[in-house]
Amino acid sequence: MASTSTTLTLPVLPLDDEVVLPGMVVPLDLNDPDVRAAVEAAQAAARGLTGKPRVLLVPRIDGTYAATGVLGTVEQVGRLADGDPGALIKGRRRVQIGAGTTGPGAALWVEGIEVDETVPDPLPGAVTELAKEYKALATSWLKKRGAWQVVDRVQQLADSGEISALADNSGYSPFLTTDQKVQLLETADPVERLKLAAKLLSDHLAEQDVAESIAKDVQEGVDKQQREFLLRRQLEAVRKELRELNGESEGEESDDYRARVEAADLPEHVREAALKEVDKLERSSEQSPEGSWIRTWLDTVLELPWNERTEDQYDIQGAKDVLDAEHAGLEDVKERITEYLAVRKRRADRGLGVVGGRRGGAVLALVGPPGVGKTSLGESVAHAMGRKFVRVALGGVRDEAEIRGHRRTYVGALPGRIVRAVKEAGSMNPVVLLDEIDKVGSDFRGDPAAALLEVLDPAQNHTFRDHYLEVELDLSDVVFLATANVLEAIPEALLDRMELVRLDGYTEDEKVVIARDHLLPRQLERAGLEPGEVALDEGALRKLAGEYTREAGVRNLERSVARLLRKVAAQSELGERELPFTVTEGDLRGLIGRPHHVPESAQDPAERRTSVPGVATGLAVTGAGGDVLYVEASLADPETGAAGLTLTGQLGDVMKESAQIALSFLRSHGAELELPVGDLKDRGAHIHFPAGAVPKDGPSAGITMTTALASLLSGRLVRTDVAMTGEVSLTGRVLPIGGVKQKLLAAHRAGISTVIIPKRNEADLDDVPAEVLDKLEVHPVTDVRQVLELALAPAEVQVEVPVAA
Ligand SMILES: Nc1ncnc2c1ncn2[C@@H]1O[C@H](COP(=O)(O)OP(=O)(O)OP(=O)(O)O)[C@@H](O)[C@H]1O
Repeated sequence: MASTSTTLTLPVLPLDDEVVLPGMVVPLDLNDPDVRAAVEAAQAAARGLTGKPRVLLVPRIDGTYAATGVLGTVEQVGRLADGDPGALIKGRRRVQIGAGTTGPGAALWVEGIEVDETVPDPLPGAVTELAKEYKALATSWLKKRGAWQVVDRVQQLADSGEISALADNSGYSPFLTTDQKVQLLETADPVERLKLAAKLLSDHLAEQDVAESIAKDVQEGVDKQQREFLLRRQLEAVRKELRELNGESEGEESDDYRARVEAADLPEHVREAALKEVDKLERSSEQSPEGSWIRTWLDTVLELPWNERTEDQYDIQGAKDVLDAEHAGLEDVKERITEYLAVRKRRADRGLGVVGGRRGGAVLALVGPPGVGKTSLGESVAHAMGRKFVRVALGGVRDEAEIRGHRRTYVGALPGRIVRAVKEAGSMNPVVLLDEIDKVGSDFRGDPAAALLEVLDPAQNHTFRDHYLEVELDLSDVVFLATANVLEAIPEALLDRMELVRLDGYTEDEKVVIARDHLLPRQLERAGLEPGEVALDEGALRKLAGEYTREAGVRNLERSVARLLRKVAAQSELGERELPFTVTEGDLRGLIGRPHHVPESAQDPAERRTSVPGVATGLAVTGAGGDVLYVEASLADPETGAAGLTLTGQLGDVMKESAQIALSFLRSHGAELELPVGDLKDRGAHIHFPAGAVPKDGPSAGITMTTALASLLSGRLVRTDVAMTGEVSLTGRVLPIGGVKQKLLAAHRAGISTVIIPKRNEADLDDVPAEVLDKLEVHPVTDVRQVLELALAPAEVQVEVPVAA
């Protein structure tokens, strides 16, 4: 153990913000007056003595001297690398600084005591371990920096157990702060000092690890971005080449969706959604299916008229004039539409918005048979309001996605029909006609009616969400109209939202006017004829409506007119006909052949369907409007035929029950009616409704079936000119039915002169056009006995009862 009491007197060499530890060799600049003074003083003191001049190296941090210094020997004086005069000084041992004293030269002299730095011998195991650990840390760090010489020295010191020198060697570490170096200097105990050095080094290494991994991540990120950027540039170049190869000019159907989205006038929520998709698109590859979905989606979004709306330009008188100009007749219907428009307009003018909240009334539904002008009335409403018109055909729609769109993940996904309609209209406030709303069905693919309900509901439709579009669409400014053939087939919930307007069909007189004023001018133009070049006189029009067609509407009438005009146009081209030409009743047969619908009463009596007992004429309402239908009854052969009741002609349950009732009534009341009902007991009855392909239902054929059976049993014919409608009860009462107007129009069309209806339907006669009532003898009845009295021909024309095979 060395003594610690050696007192030294040395010139101070201040190190400004620097620390030299024992073992380090440092070059110092002699131009620095402090350095020069200290070195010169040391030299002066050493003169005449053996040994190198000695100085005390003391760190001066921010002007304050440290408490410990290092005894340094001046190894050499000469020129430094930069040519300045300098001295090489080597640190030797720690010295505890004591009091100031005097000595030669300008230097500051102090007394100091050498610090005891002895290490235990032999080293305790823990210290050896510490040395090893330090060696490992230092080696890994030094190797990373390529400081091989230092590595050697560290290993040598560690292996030889010189832990004091080992710890001081860390004074070279560039990562240590001056404070940390001072700490090392002032830690006299070598073991503690080595611990400190090891800690500082491992902290530094850990810090460096983190820094490195961050740097690596950053670098990788930069690399990826650069790569992506480069690849994109290449891709663009390739695309451009391809476009040029294909002869497309640049910018044509520009692929730059970002620019298109930014330039488009989109509502904020749509723009955001669109830009998100653009981001995705830019990240996806050209060929990926996702890319093409996104492009289709973006095209759809960009094509929608987000901020387009037409200005409503109508006053009620003007609207009424438009409706009148485009449709003949239909006074009550046009009146209803005018009222609807008036209410809408008043509400709009007062800023109340659409007829909101109130159930029903929001949507006008036009209900009636085909060809009565429902669709074209819808179009007129759009004209009258000055709005765009689109028709959405709902016939046969069973999939909810048809209305609301397919989700985009679905292959070949499309927006629903509502979105497509708005797109087609090119404005956010068109008139949308939901055509054939009674023909939407529902199955496992969801319920389109439920989706429609949402579309029509003013409380919900300002935020309509199409599955494909995914962004909200405001439908609250759209005027929805609906059409249907059969009221009963409209889903209940939808019906609840609608204000019904019925169109029951036209009388012959009305058809004549429509044909003359609307159908003929339009068809003349289609046939390339000048107005007035071909005319149809009233007789011809009447015959066309009455005998060539038999329908509630005017669709076939329009076709017949078209056919006629084509014939005349062809004849005139062939030089066979001089124009102008007026077609008369007599010309029809030569031009378009024989009529198909000669009234029953105009047929040869033997040809009539009612020329045998057991056939009665009924009146019904079908999807095509009112119609006459014939009910046939026969008795089965007692030998071979089955007993009971056989029904054919696609009858619904209600109708079957009605047949049972007719039969039961006759069985129990036959005797009092003087009918040979005995036959009914042992022979089966068969009732058939011709036109078997058309499903039929409803109770209103009750009295017709009863009449047919009664005719069969009695052998009395049913009068050809009589048609009937009415439900029958078990006691023979005649109960009311629906569709009186349509049925009477049909009877009139078919040339019937006498109609039997239930007494309780008498009020419905008010709806029937006077010209039809004038031509018909209508008998309101309460009891089926009255029906039989009116309908059955006198007994003298009795014939033999036919027997079904
Ligand atoms: N009152 C009318 N005045 C003038 N033209 C009419 C009138 N009623 C119908 N038409 C014409 O008859 C044709 C058939 O009408 P439209 O197609 O509107 O019938 P619809 O009732 O909608 O039939 P569907 O139920 O089959 O769709 C149209 O060309 C229409 O312009």
